[in-house]
Amino acid sequence: MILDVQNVHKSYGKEKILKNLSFAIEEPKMVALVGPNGSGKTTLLNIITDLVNADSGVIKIMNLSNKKPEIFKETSYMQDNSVLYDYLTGYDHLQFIGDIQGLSKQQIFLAAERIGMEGYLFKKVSKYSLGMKQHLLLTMAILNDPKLLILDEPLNGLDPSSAIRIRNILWELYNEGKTILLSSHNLSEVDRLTSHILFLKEGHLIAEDLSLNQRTLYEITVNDPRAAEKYLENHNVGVKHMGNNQIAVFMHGDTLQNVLQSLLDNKIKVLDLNKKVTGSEDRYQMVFEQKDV
Ligand SMILES: Nc1ncnc2c1ncn2[C@@H]1O[C@H](COP(=O)(O)OP(=O)(O)OP(=O)(O)O)[C@@H](O)[C@H]1O
Repeated sequence: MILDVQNVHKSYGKEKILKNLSFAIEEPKMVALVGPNGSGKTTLLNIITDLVNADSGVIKIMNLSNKKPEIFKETSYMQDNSVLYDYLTGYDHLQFIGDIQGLSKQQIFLAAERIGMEGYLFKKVSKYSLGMKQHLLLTMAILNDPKLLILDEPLNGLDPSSAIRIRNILWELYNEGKTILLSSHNLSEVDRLTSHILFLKEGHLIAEDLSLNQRTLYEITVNDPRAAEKYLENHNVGVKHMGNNQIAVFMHGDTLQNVLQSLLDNKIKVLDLNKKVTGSEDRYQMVFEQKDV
């Protein structure tokens, strides 16, 4: 078990932020935590890394309580840039972590190079742009070569080429067997990174697997949508009457051919067909704005 979060409650004053929230990451994965402003994403990440105490609940990282400082040998946490010191250089920040973790100068340079911040390593943070600060925070997060990276908005404020570079690095880390839990508001970036999404809604998590076959939706126009809906429901595919003569069919491993065959077998005429790949933005609207896709 890489991360196990069980029955976490957290309130600030009368406001209940997290309500009996549980989830687990059992194998290396990239997971995105998505939710509206103020929904509690940072609070949850702070609780996982024990920077904030939950009111109740149990959290384990690699089977160790998150209260044990040893977890930071295998885990890193990228917070927002308010943790940086303006009057220190990027290198100072990295050296501080390097000293705690017993890392060499060379390891620091290699990490900075990997992220692409070697050009301004010795500048003061007060002279950094938002994107440069993100680069430094990410370099700090990869420095100890952790198995679990917890990243709060890692793609915030990056120009397109930086975003591509960071996305590729996240992919590389994932391919090396690391687990990445990241929060993001940028849903098109989330779609490019992962199909495992945790929506944080009103203190609860809704887990979505948006892998390609779960995201493929066919809008089919038929002569008898009610009958089509009825027949397809028996075929274990997600189906929804969209009004007029249209039905939306979510493919869950079933092939399009089977679906069409089943309609034909039941003497239902297919008049039109439109393929749509839905993304986390569509699901976000469904989850948070109760809109149909
Ligand atoms: N230290 C604190 N004291 C009181 N309330 C807090 C504190 N920290 C966070 N909150 C409140 O908890 C709620 C969740 O905040 P949090 O920062 O976790 O949300 P978020 O989902 O990360 O938001 P955003 O997407 O805007 O970064 C907000 O209503 C916030 O005002």
